[in-house]
Amino acid sequence: MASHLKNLSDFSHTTIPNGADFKIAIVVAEWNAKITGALYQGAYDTLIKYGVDKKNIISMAVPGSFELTGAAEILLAKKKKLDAVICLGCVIQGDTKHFDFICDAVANGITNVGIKHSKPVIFGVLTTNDEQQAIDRAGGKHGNKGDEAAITALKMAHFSATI
Ligand SMILES: Nc1c(NC[C@H](O)[C@H](O)[C@H](O)CO)[nH]c(=O)[nH]c1=O
Ligand SMILES: CC(=O)[C@@H](O)COP(=O)(O)O
Repeated sequence: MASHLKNLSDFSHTTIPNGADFKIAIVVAEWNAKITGALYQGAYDTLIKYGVDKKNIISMAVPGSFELTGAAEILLAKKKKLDAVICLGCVIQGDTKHFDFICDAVANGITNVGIKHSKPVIFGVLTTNDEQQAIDRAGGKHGNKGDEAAITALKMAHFSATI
């Protein structure tokens, strides 16, 4: 379902696992910081809302979305107790094909890191045509993809812990 047909922050229709036992990292890209800061706040607040202790939330910043993959790999390689890694970024189409390369690299990279470590690595990266679309999905009229990423992390951490 397209984001404009749903609210990225509305989870009233689903059961959210309690996060009291989970340790979760949030990696946030600094490019488009106004947007990614809103994504981060949404993700952080959502984890707290559903019981994750603030001492069990590890927050890290990287220069851009392209670096999210490497940060997830480093975190999972060095911190064995992580239950999930949330990757947050905002890639906005510019005048060149750079957008395509970053989006493909991050999507594929994050997927591969999660598979390598058998850990949930959540793709909380906005890939938009313009800044307004990003604003709309970072606490605007379509909700906050940071909220969605945090809920996904809780559900996947629960999935991983119960199978
Ligand atoms: N244009 C955007 C970037 N570009 C920077 C790259 O992510 C990367 O940091 C650089 O290529 C050095 O490796 N990053 C975003 O997150 N969003 C953009 O719109
Ligand atoms: C996604 C990007 O890297 C992009 O914002 C950079 O802009 P440009 O393609 O005009 O160099």
